[in-house]
Amino acid sequence: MAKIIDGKAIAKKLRAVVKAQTEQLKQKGVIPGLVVILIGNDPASEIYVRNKERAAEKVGVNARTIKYPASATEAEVLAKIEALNQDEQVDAILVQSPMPAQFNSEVIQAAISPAKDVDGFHPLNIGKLFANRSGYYPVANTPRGIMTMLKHEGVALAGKNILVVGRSILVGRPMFALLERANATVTLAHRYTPIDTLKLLAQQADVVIVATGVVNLIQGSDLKAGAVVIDVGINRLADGKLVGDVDFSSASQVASAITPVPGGVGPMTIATLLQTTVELAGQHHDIEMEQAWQNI
Ligand SMILES: Nc1nc(=O)c2c([nH]1)NC[C@@H]1CN(c3ccc(C(=O)N[C@@H](CCC(=O)O)C(=O)O)cc3)C=[N+]21
Repeated sequence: MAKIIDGKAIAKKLRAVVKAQTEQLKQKGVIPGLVVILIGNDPASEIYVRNKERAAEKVGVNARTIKYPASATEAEVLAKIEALNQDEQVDAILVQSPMPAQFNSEVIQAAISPAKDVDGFHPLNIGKLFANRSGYYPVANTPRGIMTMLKHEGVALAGKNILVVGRSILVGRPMFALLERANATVTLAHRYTPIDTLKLLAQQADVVIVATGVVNLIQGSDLKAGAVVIDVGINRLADGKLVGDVDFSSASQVASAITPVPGGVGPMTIATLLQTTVELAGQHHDIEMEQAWQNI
């Protein structure tokens, strides 16, 4: 039976470190400011917004959400982003994905100042990540939170075979880059990976990270005994139950450790979002802070 990785508990520890950093900033008169823009209504985004507001309050980050109807125009959102780029109270800007069809997400992502790009989606920040550049720049919070979790759990990465399933800008791509940086051998599978190939790859993986939105994509019988399984999926079933992309009951019989849904990756994404917000505020005011994850 696998160890269940308690994302909620790790997120709580990370929030405590972020809170200490916020207090450090406050003593210098700086209150970290985060603005989330939500356009239309995506169920996963609504959960994110709700939980994020509660967590921000707990750690002393000034967070607000600006909501637009699904009928909003790209021009009005771009004008808002431009105003937020200029606003000195705002350290971090995030536009929730997915956006309604009339939006070009590339245009939106490039409009956010790279210095306020708390998702790490701006081409400049993505480029730095993939070029493995030194220095501080924001990196997507879900994969970064997963790295924190793996470190917290003492999962060795160097030289390991790691399978990432899903190639989104939100999770799969930056996850690939971070794991490669940690000296793992990383395979990125996606919707064009034949299912038989996917299963063969999973069988060889020491760590499997799944971020596809496909319920039960990975089963216990697909895994190598003792694998570590990170389930990034957030799927709402017809009965209202929240499940991931991994069949938890069979996978937990084979894996050595596994994240649950809910209570796994989700809370880490939120704590890491606050961590990045506080780091960006520190950058904007030239205040040095310790790396939060090193202390948990
Ligand atoms: N630009 C952008 N950045 C994102 O990071 C982003 C996004 N757009 N769009 C939506 C997805 C989804 N996402 C979630 C984060 C945490 C939970 C979360 O807190 N999950 C709890 C749910 C618990 C409950 O049921 O309330 C858990 O898994 O335990 C959910 C979803 C971030 N996303």
